[in-house]
Amino acid sequence: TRSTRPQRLLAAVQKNATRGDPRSVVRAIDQFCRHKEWAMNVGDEKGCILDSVVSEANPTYVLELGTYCGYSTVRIASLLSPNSKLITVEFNPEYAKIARQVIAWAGLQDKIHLVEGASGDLIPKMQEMFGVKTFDLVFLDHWKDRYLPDTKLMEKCGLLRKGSILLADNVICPGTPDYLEYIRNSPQYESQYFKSHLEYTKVEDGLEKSVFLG
Ligand SMILES: O=C(NCCCCCn1ccc2cnccc21)c1cc(-c2ccc(F)cc2)cc(O)c1O
Ligand SMILES: [Mg+2]
Repeated sequence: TRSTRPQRLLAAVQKNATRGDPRSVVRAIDQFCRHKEWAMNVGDEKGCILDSVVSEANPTYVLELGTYCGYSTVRIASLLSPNSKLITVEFNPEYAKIARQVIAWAGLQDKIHLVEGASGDLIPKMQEMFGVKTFDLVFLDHWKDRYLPDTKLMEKCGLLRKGSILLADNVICPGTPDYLEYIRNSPQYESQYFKSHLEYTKVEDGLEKSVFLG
């Protein structure tokens, strides 16, 4: 049967990237998505904004909601200090299977925990499963109608501390209106919008960075 797009993306990584070289993995995926087949990775333009937020935060514990093929997982993990950990949540087992191989090709499997399931079920279990107290950085890139409920859930579970950073992809396209409304009007967050474009296109999109004030 015909291969899937994530399988073709993985093949492009294995063909064009160097094992153990995360930047070459990122480059191979961007080349594939720009010249062969579009895919919903955060991409190179928004990826540079992601890199700067991660580098500035220098987080010890990172949570990513929405792994897909592992593009942003590899981008983030390649910037983390030696003893830091990235926990990434993926709902779709097929995507998770591909992401594990992309992560392994990049040589970053020791920094990354990929866990399969729904964010609503897993967020309340983060402390017991991973011994995490709070997350220093959360990258939201999963179902757009889950950004708001999951943010409230993380608050309720005590997973955010004063200074924790939420970085949300796709706040314009596909859009997360209820999340934006909440986070921009909440006295508990200081938010900043980074205008950019939908990955590999000229369509407007952006990242919303919000600092939890406690
Ligand atoms: O839908 C998007 N991402 C989410 C994919 C599914 C996530 C499922 N999932 C993963 C973890 C997890 C945990 N709990 C519950 C569910 C969970 C997305 C879409 C577009 C896009 C598509 C078409 C178009 F025309 C324009 C834009 C662009 C993006 O950058 C995106 O990120
Ligand atoms: Mg996205």
